[in-house]
Amino acid sequence: MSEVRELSDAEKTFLEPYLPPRAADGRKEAATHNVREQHGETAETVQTDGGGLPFVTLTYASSLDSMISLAPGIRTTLSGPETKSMTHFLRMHHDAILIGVGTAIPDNPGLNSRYLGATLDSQPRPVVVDPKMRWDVDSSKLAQLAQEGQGKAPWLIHTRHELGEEALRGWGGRRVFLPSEAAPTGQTSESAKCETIAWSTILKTLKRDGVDSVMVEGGATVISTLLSMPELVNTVIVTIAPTWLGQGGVTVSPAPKVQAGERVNAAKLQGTVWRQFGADAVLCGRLQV
Ligand SMILES: NC(=O)C1=CN([C@@H]2O[C@H](COP(=O)(O)OP(=O)(O)OC[C@H]3O[C@@H](n4cnc5c(N)ncnc54)[C@H](OP(=O)(O)O)[C@@H]3O)[C@@H](O)[C@H]2O)C=CC1
Ligand SMILES: Nc1nc(O)c(N)c(N[C@@H]2O[C@H](COP(=O)(O)O)[C@@H](O)[C@H]2O)n1
Repeated sequence: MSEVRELSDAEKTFLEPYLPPRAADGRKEAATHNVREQHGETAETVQTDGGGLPFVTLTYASSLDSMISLAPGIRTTLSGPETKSMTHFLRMHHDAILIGVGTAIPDNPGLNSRYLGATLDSQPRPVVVDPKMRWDVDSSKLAQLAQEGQGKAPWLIHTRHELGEEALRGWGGRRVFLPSEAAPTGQTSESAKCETIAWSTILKTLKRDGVDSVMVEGGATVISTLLSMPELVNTVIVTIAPTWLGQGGVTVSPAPKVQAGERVNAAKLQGTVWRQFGADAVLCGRLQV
């Protein structure tokens, strides 16, 4: 029996205002999205196609000490069965799921939707940001699921061009090569050789290639960075598990923010709603711009 159960109508109603909009033909669509009035909040319009951007959902499961895994490299289960089911429901409602290579290597995730009724067509496209080609995709679960027809073949985002833009071993994946941002002037050390791609470039490229909605699942570096970019993010859905992982874990926390020489809050959610799913709490909101 599948460990993923169907959400109740009340759970679906709770999540619905935070899902990507759908076109009338049922296709997942990014467009000017009217976020409805709910919970006393004023209706507002969130522009999701201005500048050719997809609808972006940030979602992850956190402990009470804001950690998402016990330690780097340790795959850690935080979501209970109810929030796990929610994740699979959310996956089915997005065109793509994006993770960083720091998650792909230790977690070897499936990134498909095991939600009832999910078809290959409704599966999200797995996207892994792996600038330096560190990940061995051929031996991954993503490759296996794609070969078995249980998920779409992944797209990998790189900065290096050693392999050329060929399909991945005939099972339909793609390598997408994007330019990295220039290192700050004068930096020549090894640590300065980061190959960071602008998030607007990554997201616009996905949109150009037909991805209208992206569920960003992690890990800590990716989520923490995007929390500081409210202009790129439409909704945030956080599962809060009733546990503390303890010091030494992997923490989600955006970079500190300074305004007029003073430290201010780094990111804030607005339009927040929360609901209990089993033992976990789920908090939804939008980043304050
Ligand atoms: N509880 C939860 O919901 C989740 C937990 N996790 C956990 O998170 C941890 C992983 O987090 P973390 O190590 O931070 O890894 P990430 O998955 O955030 O990947 C980070 C790496 O991705 C690449 N990357 C990220 N952004 C960019 C960019 N803009 N341009 C180019 N490359 C980029 C870099 O690769 P490079 O180093 O090659 O430059 C970077 O080091 C794991 O322990 C995993 O289990 C993950 C997802 C969900
Ligand atoms: N929502 C959520 N809750 C947790 O407790 C998690 N550990 C994660 N991790 C994310 O899900 C990926 C695993 O997916 P599969 O079950 O293998 O399809 C993992 O890589 C993280 O992105 N998420």
